[in-house]
Amino acid sequence: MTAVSSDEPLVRVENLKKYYDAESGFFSRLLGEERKVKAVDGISFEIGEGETLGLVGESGCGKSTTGRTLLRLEEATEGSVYYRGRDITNLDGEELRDLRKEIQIIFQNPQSSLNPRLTVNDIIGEALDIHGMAGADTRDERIKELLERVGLNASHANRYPNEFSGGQLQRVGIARALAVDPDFIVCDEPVSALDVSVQAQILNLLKDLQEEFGISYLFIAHDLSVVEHIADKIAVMYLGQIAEMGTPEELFSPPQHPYTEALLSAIPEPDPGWEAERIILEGSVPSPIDPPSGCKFHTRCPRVIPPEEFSFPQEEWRAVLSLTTRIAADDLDIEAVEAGLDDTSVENVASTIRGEYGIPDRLSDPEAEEVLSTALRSVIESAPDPVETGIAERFASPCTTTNPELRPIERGTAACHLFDEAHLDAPAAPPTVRQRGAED
Ligand SMILES: Nc1ncnc2c1ncn2[C@@H]1O[C@H](COP(=O)(O)OP(=O)(O)OP(=O)(O)O)[C@@H](O)[C@H]1O
Repeated sequence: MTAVSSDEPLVRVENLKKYYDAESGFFSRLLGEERKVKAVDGISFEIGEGETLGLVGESGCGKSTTGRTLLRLEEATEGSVYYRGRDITNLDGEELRDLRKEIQIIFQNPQSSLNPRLTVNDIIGEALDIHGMAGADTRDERIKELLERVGLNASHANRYPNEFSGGQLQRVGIARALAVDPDFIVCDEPVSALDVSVQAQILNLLKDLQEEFGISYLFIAHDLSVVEHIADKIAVMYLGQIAEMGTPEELFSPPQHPYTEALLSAIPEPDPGWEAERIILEGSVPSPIDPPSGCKFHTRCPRVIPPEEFSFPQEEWRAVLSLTTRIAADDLDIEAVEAGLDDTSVENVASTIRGEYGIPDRLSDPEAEEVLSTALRSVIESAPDPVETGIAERFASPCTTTNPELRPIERGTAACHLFDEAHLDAPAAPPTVRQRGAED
């Protein structure tokens, strides 16, 4: 193993992108359009020796793709991954094989990642053989040692995967990864499929192994509560980008980025006396094929910044923006609304739509009301033709127009316009959101 120079982290990822070809429909093929799934869209981070970076976010935000691209199981579309200071994105042949000895992966479902036809002896032995890590005389001894190190019995070597419980099988997966003496392991949701009591045991095992062997982890999880006790640093991902990154303390006490805040509020509080308000994010995660303009989180953000020109109470603005987005995308199905109504007058259709979005009959700002009602009227009267209402331009805010960069804030780093100088007085975190760390 080569030593890393003191100022170079073990792993350094720079502006990494991984785009997949999207399945294209007939019309896009006809028009020669190439649609891409932007699974990872320009992320950068570092992991030091013996350190754990937790990577969290909802399903589909690009966590596994990040892990797989780091391991070179996927080819990066753009950007670089430096391992011990060396760009590994273009390695091949012998060099790539050597790299695979240093970087390993543990999967969420050992049931599907371990060959059911091989005994544990063969599964771990295979890893040793590929990298020439043990001779015929030491092979069995090494396998026995590895099994015991991960808390299994040496006699388990002759069993098949279906003879183990989920937790035991994950231990086999860990033993296999450990067999080649790796310096870096990508743990891709290693405890998500396990019972809570078993989860803690596996997390403790991973921590112990890290202490003993100085291994670095990229620890992927969809649940913040899983990483908060194992990670030195946490990166919160949303739609292929990093929304916030910092130590658990920087991220949690109190939460800063509105997305982290929402994720954190979703963690069940063990103390029944604690009354934290759960932040429900509107709608589902948008498609990575056609992500929102500006900040990718703006379509669901509870603290999205209102346009300067108007005076909006936060809740009103959130509701108006959701409707604005639909109108601007020409995605409001007026016919469907009318089909459910006896009175299909413009006023009644408009009022029904406003009701569905939780928008009051009149906005507090008369000028904003004028913009909204004019746009709504125009959409309703000319439906189903696409209508250019100009509403998106009138209600533009930094969140809808500019993708924020991940940059240092008071604690850690965040990609959010709330931390721009001009918006520091925007609505703060609801006081009901707990300050993790302070009580823990
Ligand atoms: N081979 C592929 N071809 C096309 N799209 C893909 C491919 N692999 C992943 N994607 C898409 O890329 C996006 C990111 O997927 P990824 O599996 O990395 O997310 P994730 O955060 O790990 O989610 P999960 O927790 O559900 O695994 C998703 O929209 C997914 O559908």
